[in-house]
Amino acid sequence: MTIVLTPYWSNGVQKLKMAAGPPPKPAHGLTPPTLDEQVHAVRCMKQFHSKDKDIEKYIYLSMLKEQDPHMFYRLCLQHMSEFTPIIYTPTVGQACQEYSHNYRRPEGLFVSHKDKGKIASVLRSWPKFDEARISVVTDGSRILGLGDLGINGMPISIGKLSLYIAGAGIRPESTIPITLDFGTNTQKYLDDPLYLGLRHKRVATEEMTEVMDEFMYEMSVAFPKLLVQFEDFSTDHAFLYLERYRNQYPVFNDDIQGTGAVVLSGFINAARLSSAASGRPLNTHRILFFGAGSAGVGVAMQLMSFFTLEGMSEQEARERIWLVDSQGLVYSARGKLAEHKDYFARRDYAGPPITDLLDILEYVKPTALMGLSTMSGAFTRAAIETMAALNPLPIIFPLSNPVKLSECTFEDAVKYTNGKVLFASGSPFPEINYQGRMLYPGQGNNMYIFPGLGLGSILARCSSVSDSMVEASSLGLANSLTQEEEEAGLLYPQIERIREISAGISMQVIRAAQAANVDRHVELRSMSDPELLAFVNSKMWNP
Ligand SMILES: NC(=O)C1=CN([C@@H]2O[C@H](COP(=O)(O)OP(=O)(O)OC[C@H]3O[C@@H](n4cnc5c(N)ncnc54)[C@H](OP(=O)(O)O)[C@@H]3O)[C@@H](O)[C@H]2O)C=CC1
Ligand SMILES: CC(=O)C(=O)O
Ligand SMILES: [Mg+2]
Repeated sequence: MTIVLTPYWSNGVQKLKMAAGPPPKPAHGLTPPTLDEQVHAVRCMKQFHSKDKDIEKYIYLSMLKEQDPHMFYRLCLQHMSEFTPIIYTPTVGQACQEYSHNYRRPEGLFVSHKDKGKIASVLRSWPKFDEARISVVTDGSRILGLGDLGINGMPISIGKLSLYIAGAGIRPESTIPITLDFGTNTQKYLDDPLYLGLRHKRVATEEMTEVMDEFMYEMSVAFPKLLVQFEDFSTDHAFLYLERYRNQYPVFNDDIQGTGAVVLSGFINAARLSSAASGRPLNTHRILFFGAGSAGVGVAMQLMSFFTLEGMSEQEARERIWLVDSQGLVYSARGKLAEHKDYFARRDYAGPPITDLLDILEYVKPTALMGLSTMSGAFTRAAIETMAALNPLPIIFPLSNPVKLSECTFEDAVKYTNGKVLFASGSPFPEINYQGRMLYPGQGNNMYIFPGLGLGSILARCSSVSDSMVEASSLGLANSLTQEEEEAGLLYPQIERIREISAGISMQVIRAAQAANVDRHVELRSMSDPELLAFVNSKMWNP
């Protein structure tokens, strides 16, 4: 079907095609006589491969998705590891940076602080509002590690929702990408005549919060079955709005909770391998977070909660964790700290600030080093070698996105640890043949979590997203490795299995929602696990 959307900043009327229902059969004569779907798939891949630059591939796939969503998602599922670096990180980062220049048509909703008092009517512009089940909402203030991109953040919402559709079979017409426009503090965009957003600095938190309150309330009225995923809000607002709304509406923050869940899962599998080599029990791990923003602290909280599940006291669990920010090691004697860092600030150190990563490594002696700092190349050869000297199998996860901001490359991590590293990065790296042995990097990216967490939350019709549901998604992922994947030393399953993985995660999430009493689809309670899994699979949309 064809629907009409008018973006709030424009007087023009644009058309947006939705991927509703089965593809319409074109009337006889409107397609070439021998257009065969299988052959057309080959043709589409040929056109895709003919593009030299990744951004051109991104644009090609965006157009394919608009014109022929069934073909787009079919190819997406068949070529998941080839498509994800294009429709998602790293290329989606460039697509965001260039959004105002490459813009062709509206694909989501824009809500600005100027809509205050009339947000309800803006939301009603969405054509299929009775279908809405999941929205990825960003304010563009911290897109990947690329900083404040303002309204240019829209492609991250679109990209994540494409992965919901491909990865968990969420129906395309039930997804709503939303970008909130509160201005931008990036002067380059304010000076750019093509910039599509409001041309002023970001409004103060107080004003933003008033708009957020109205927005969240009106979302729940307009779309009563909607789950909201907050994405790429700057760290202060990420924590503020998660806490403010999490008990009121079904909402989660992907950067705090999704990242926490995916990294915990990779850590569990890495710790298992490292224990097999060193005999080291879980409660002796020492985890150093290089970067203490929403992602770093989100992962630290998830690990904490897992350690307590494994029998450690809260104090013991907290002592396993060290944070580093732009001022060095985070410790309470350093002075006033941002609220989200304070809980993990070390109380056992009161000396002068330790700012150099090598000095911090010598002091902490970590078994695991997590990078969530946006500091490209921060894990130097010396830092990686120190990790290798400290551990038989060092756990090194450079998780910053996109790939150009990764704290180290897979190649360097392999080379400087003599192939011993247990590795996961936020963006994909190619596998390596190291001394005749194929080594595979893990991709510790929340894309493994949010499709299944989202689908489970939607099917359970949960009233809120509990910590236990997030935890369940993490454990579901950790336990999803096949024997073959385990034998190959993988920390995460192959992304080609995403549908199967998401189904398993969804089932665990539904069970956790039931245990937490936040499920409203209570009929699912009486199903056995095989019945529930079959139900989840039956609800997945297939291209
Ligand atoms: N793999 C995945 O699935 C995910 C990856 N990420 C990635 O994580 C990164 C961080 O995101 P987020 O936490 O929201 O961002 P923030 O900007 O809030 O956090 C960055 C952190 O790094 C610290 N930092 C900056 N410079 C240095 C430095 N020179 N040395 C040490 N620490 C430094 C900052 O310190 P200070 O607090 O002092 O400013 C801050 O604590 C991004 O690149 C993002 O793409 C995010 C979510 C998911
Ligand atoms: C992956 C992701 O959510 C991020 O880098 O922000
Ligand atoms: Mg994010």
